[in-house]
Amino acid sequence: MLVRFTKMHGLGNDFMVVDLVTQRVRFSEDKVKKLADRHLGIGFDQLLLVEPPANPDMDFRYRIFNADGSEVEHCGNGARCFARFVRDKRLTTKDEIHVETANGQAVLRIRDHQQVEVNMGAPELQPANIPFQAEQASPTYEVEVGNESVTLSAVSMGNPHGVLVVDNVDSAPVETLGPLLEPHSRFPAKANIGFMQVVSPSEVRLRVYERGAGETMACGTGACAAVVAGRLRGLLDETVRVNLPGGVLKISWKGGENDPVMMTGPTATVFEGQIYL
Ligand SMILES: N[C@H](CCC[C@H](N)C(=O)O)C(=O)O
Repeated sequence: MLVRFTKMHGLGNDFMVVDLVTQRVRFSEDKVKKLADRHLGIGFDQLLLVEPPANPDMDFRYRIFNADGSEVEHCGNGARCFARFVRDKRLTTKDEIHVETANGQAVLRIRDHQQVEVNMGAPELQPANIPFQAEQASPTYEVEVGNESVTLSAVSMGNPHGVLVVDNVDSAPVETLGPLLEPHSRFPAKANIGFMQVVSPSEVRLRVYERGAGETMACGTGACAAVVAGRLRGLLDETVRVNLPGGVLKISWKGGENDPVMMTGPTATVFEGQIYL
């Protein structure tokens, strides 16, 4: 079957986006892995599927698969591209788009200059709901990894994140600690691991070793989790400029447990394609 797709990215975090409103295609875990391969397939960090909503109050269902084939709960950079995609494909004419995800909802607002603002919902800090193994919620936790103990924050933005504060992201042990912490037993569903350098209370630098994809050029939920972690530690203001290898996101969080994290950033469409599946 010939399937239409669009290749997009959010700050270099790249996606294959497929309209399953006007097309009907099944993606097995193995098929996702093959399509994600940057030599044998199309190549992407995540596959994003646009589906009709199960809940009639929503505009779309938003499904996300990592390059390793695993289906996950959220993708922030993907949410911005999702909004741009459904508008460009005339699947909606709305400027405010409500989507349901695997375990939550997000509100996507089209701004000008290809900028999209996403209400990412409130962060989840209760260990059992992240999930993270700990007796009680805390701004930081000590985790034994390899032959050392690291201090990290544990936050869910729908998907699990561990966030470490480092002196300099350029020399941070992303390649060594990322692969050890992503599958760590303290994170029963694995985790995305962020390495954050605090430049000032309103600016950070961030690298993320993503669950199921490895280090990416940007991670939207990772940027949200990093700002939440920094605020819990008393290091950051309400609105923060997050500098990722692929570019800049603006993240805001008032700090209340029910306050949503707001993310604003760019989207880009690279090419349209068709592939036999
Ligand atoms: N690797 C993530 C999903 C993609 C998140 C990231 N690309 C973003 O922009 O939030 C996970 O397994 O939870």
